[in-house]
Amino acid sequence: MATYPSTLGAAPKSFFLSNSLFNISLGTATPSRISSVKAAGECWTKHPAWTNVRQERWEGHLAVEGHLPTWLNGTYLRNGPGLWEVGDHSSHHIFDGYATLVRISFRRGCATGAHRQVESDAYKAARAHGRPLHREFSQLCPSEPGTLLDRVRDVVGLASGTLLTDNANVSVLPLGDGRVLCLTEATKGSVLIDPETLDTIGKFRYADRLWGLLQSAHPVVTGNELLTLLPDMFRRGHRVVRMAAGSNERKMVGRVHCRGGQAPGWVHSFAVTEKYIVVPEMPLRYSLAGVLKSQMTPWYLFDWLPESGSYMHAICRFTGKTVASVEVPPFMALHFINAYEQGDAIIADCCEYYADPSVIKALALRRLRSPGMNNDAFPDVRVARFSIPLDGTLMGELETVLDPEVHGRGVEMPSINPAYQGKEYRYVYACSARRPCNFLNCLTKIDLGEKEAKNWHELGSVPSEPFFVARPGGSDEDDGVVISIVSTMEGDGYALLLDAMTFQEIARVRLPYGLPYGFHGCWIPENV
Ligand SMILES: CC(=O)/C=C/C=C(C)/C=C/C1=C(C)CCCC1(C)C
Ligand SMILES: CC(/C=C/C=O)=C\C=C\C=O
Ligand SMILES: [Fe+2]
Repeated sequence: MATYPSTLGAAPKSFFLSNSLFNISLGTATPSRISSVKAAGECWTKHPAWTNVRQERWEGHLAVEGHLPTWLNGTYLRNGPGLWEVGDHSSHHIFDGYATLVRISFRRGCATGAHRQVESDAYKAARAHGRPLHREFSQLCPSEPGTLLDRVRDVVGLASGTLLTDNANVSVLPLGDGRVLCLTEATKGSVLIDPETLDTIGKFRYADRLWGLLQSAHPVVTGNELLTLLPDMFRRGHRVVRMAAGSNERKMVGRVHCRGGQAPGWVHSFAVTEKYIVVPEMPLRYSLAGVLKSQMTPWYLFDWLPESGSYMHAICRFTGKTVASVEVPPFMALHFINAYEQGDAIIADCCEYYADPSVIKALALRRLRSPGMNNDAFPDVRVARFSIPLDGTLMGELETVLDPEVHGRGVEMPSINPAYQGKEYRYVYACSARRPCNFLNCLTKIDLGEKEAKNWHELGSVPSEPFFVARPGGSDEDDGVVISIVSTMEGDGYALLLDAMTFQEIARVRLPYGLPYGFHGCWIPENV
């Protein structure tokens, strides 16, 4: 890869990571093909999707292959982990990586782009000390093995939150008031960024007294407010809160009581309908010892307790009252797709792992970097539909929506047309699978009405969340494009644009090199 003289001011102290010099550069993206064909195993081991980002930051013009729609004017942002090795330290899990933001801006058929590390305290401390000093998803004990006093200090630091990470590597979202927030599941990991320069502006300070170490990293942002959940470790439930656009103050909507086990179920995401907030309670529950002390369970910070039951709760967005709390068949889901009201029930769709939490183990870096893709280690996952009765019935239902073979028994990182959030809808865009695979390697458009799917796949490529952007003024649900950032086995990277209706490729916007796998993106239309 060519590097360019920096025009962005003084470079930060350079340091070596994975044999690459971390520096800043500015330039024009050109493909960096590896000419010699390596053995497939070696390429998966070194795939950019789980290899450290090459540089601290880059920005420049991007070459376009194909044609960008002239109506596509705005900025696509994506957040996710991008740096797992610091000094001699290697992270264990994909969720541990320090946040890398990516920006692709579209204007009248042209594109520019950038990537940059989020300057969290955890990232800056790790850089300064050559090892992590904060506790990440799979890394509990920040001290080097030491005295009893060190250990006591760690336990106090974790319980009080001072040693918890603020590495905001899960999502990025516009608050609807010009501010853009990056999030992780620690409340202190709420970081404001500049969507153009990708500068870290600083911590987002909540101006309220809703104390709590944890939050959902997947708030639901509507036109005028943000809805989110704050897990309550001690009273076994979740506080449901809202924050109006333009405000820093969260206000209580209501409280959901979890019904099983000793601790609330892990909620990575939840769904809302027009009237209700739907809160899942799965048997993968927070481990009090895992979160608050230096102790790891076989499931990282969680316990898998199928005998503690699975439940779905719904509370009214306006009164805060729990309107349903029903037992459902056992389930394991990280991402809810959408929910809506239908007659006397709530329908809630999710990507469901057949009540098996092993996906979190499948995302350990050692597994992803293992040479064989042929052992098909990514667990089966389906589109599953909950029916939550609102008439007082005690049990809810869970069914598979369509034959999972049509999307390769893989469906994750879903997106929909945001105009259909909370409403009956037909199309889901998601990562899917061409088996055998150890990680999702396809994109899919699922038609929930016809129960069929269209897939996009290229051998050796890892595409991230396919994000739907609607054509302004379009009336069909699938009138728009889908944007996904793809990293290839050869080390290349590009933003792929698919026509959301036909799921055919319309353009590739070339990045200077393949980027690490990102989790969630957002769209900021121009002039808004
Ligand atoms: C990306 C994804 O699916 C989930 C990521 C979850 C993370 C990074 C969660 C991290 C944490 C907890 C679950 C509890 C303790 C705090 C913290 C390490 C942020
Ligand atoms: C489950 C997951 C990331 C969750 C983050 O929000 C990623 C799975 C990717 C599989 O290919
Ligand atoms: Fe997520």
